[in-house]
Amino acid sequence: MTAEATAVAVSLESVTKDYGDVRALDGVSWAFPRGGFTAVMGPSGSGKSTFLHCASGLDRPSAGAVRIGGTDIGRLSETRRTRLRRERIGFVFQAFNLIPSMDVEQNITLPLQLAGTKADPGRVAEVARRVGLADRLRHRPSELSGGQQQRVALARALVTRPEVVFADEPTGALDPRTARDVLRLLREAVDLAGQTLVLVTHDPMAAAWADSVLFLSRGRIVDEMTSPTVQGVMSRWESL
Ligand SMILES: Nc1ncnc2c1ncn2[C@@H]1O[C@H](COP(=O)(O)OP(=O)(O)OP(=O)(O)O)[C@@H](O)[C@H]1O
Repeated sequence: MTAEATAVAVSLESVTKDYGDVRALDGVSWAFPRGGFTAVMGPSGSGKSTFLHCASGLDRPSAGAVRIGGTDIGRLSETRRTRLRRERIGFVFQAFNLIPSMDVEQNITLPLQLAGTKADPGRVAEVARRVGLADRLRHRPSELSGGQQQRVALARALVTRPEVVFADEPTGALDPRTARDVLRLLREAVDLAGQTLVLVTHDPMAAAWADSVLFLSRGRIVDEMTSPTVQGVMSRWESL
């Protein structure tokens, strides 16, 4: 692998995604630096979710290439693409996607089970402690608050120490304090564990935790802001 490939966690090259005659992404190119925290913002319908789904290998672009850790995922079979996702990528979505019949510990360790790996009890305990759920491991999702459920989803995304974590509005449904806790944990995944984070958000406060913010409009990246501030992001957002 070249030095450039190892410094880049995920790259998109001229990625286009069409849904029928709707062009959701229009020739997007970007390289996400390894160990960086990037927020993606844009108006409703600008293509943020499509961008996240293509960059994470959940969906295939109509044209262009996506590389994760140097591997062109468009060239992988469905099975190998699924395996790469399980082994190297974590997902945190607003809708949590927790399994209602499983308790917190089972939900957290699900990615390990899917990958056929045994859960290291120490690691599970550490992740549960970090997200503040060490005393809730035997509870079902329905017995938890929305913020606690989101933290289970976060623990599940971090337990395998994935190289890249993709988060889609993970704080959208949370009160400001819980949202701050979740963002702090995501920031720590980058600063302490060197993971790469891509966060889609509408919230300038959330975006200000990132190293850089990408602004999408009509399926294109129209701007990047490094070292963002809440005020700076809000001003740029208003002019989109
Ligand atoms: N499965 C689909 N079938 C048809 N059109 C789609 C599909 N998914 C997305 N689109 C269209 O693609 C465009 C981009 O949608 P996308 O969901 O990526 O935007 P977004 O920026 O995430 O929006 P929001 O902030 O409202 O969630 C929109 O015009 C949307 O209607």
